Amino acid sequence: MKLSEMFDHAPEIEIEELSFDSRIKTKNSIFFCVSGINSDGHDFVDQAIDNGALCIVHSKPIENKRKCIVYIKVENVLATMNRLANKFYDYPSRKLQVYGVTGTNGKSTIAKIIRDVHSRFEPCGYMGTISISYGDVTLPPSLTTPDVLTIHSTLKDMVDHGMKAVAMEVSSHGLELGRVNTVDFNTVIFTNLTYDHLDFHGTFENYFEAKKKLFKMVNKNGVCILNADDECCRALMEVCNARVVTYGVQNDADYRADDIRLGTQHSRFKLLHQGREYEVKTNLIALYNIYNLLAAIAAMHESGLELEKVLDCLDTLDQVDGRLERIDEGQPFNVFVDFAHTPDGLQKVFEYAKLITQPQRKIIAVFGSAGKRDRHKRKVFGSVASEFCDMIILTEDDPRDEDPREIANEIKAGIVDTNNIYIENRYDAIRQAIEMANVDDTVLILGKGDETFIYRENGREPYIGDHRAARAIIRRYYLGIEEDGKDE
Ligand SMILES: CC(=O)N[C@H]1[C@@H](OP(=O)(O)OP(=O)(O)OC[C@H]2O[C@@H](n3ccc(=O)[nH]c3=O)[C@H](O)[C@@H]2O)O[C@H](CO)[C@@H](O)[C@@H]1O[C@H](C)C(=O)N[C@@H](C)C(=O)N[C@H](CCC(=O)O)C(=O)O
Ligand SMILES: Nc1ncnc2c1ncn2[C@@H]1O[C@H](COP(=O)(O)OP(=O)(O)OP(=O)(O)O)[C@@H](O)[C@H]1O
Repeated sequence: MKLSEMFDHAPEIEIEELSFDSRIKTKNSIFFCVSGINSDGHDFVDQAIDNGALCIVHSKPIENKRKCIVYIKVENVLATMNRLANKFYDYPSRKLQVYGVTGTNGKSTIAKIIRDVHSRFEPCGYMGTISISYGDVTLPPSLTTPDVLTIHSTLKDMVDHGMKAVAMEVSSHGLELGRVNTVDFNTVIFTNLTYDHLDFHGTFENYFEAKKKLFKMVNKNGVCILNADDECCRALMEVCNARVVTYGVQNDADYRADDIRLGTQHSRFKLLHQGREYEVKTNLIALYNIYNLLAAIAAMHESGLELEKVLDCLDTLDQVDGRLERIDEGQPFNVFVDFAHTPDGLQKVFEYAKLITQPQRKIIAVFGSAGKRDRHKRKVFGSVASEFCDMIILTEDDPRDEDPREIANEIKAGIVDTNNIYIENRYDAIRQAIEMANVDDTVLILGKGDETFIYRENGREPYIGDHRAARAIIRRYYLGIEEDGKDE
């Protein structure tokens, strides 16, 4: 695209790439000087030029301008980058049915359900914490909601690969840092709002304000899907310009689940919608997943998919990796790997464990809390866990450059009257939990889900993954199957 097509009075230079990171080599690019939290793109203009930039878009004065480089001063670099990324990639979100999912917990699960079911009607991509995937492309994610340029270029690639829809997770960081400002969302979904990310947002009010932005962005032709059982529902309704549709279990809602029956392999419920009753069977388990399912059903039906056909897909959903993933190697007790890493997430998983574990059997939990992230939730984790568990094994969970033992001590401060031990190595902690378990007990391995890395002092280090660790340990200790030591 010519620079003159992007800016009035700009020369007719051909622009091949857009960039906001001076460290990355580019060819004939525009470099956007974005001011960040730790540094300022304006300080890296020379490096950006050396790495291939032909045009610099800036808001602050630039000294020592070079000949042959076009400098364009704008009021707001981030807004300009959002506008141009959309244009450069030919408005990809306008060519897709775009679902945006936000809220504290459940984003990945809902987005994955939508991708899975919508794909059975027409090609649908996914962008979120677990991966970026479309067609036969699967890319590892770096962020839940990537940067502006990655979002638009990826959406374009999805269009080029024949996708007709995309399910995107939209984090509060993504909203606050303006990563999705020019994405055209058709259907936005709110899961719930509980304590999280206050290290970044400062207050719960700020956190909610960030979430609200997504609902303000959808125009009258779109639809906002809200959780009628969440306290924030009413306040969100007030900011929506688009049609509002609700889902829930306790309160009156457009899509309501009644007569819920939860098992260890399947759940069943009656879906009440517009005076009709539909019997639903699903391979998702736990009450919070009924909420996730209702949100996904409402979103897809309100976006034009036939309700009965959507419901027909729900008993064969793909397992969302590391989200209440049942580890079944034939052992005589329950083992689940889950990504719970907020107080509410933990509480919901423990409630489910309580429901499926006979009163005289034990609930054993293995978890830690991330280093260099919100410290306040550590003690709360301890108190929530001690309410439900018979044994707590504290371990590392992305300690970064904090001492994992210190983190464990902060969790321990919240534990009341529940046996607990600290085993730093996560694999050994899982082994201990599995060796300790007896018939019909429930072992919960929480916090890292399907992740196969741990952030330690020197950055991201490979890790076997809780699911693989649990399977390997069960096979070795209960079934006597050795696996070449690959698991260690
Ligand atoms: C708090 C946060 O989100 N920070 C993001 C932010 O970083 P920042 O503001 O510190 O950026 P910066 O380092 O100051 O750089 C400013 C600008 O200078 C540029 N720069 C910088 C250095 C240089 O040498 N050259 C250069 O050009 C940078 O490319 C950038 O354009 O902008 C960066 C570029 O897009 C992001 O990589 C970075 O995400 C960091 C890595 C991160 O960990 N973010 C997490 C907390 C996050 O976003 N998480 C959410 C939620 C997840 C959840 O729900 O759990 C997510 O969506 O993933
Ligand atoms: N609707 C829900 N309500 C409460 N907790 C939930 C809900 N859905 C999922 N969880 C819990 O949150 C964990 C993470 O789920 P999921 O990955 O779907 O959420 P998320 O919002 O995408 O989180 P993140 O952005 O941090 O990845 C699950 O493993 C489960 O413990």
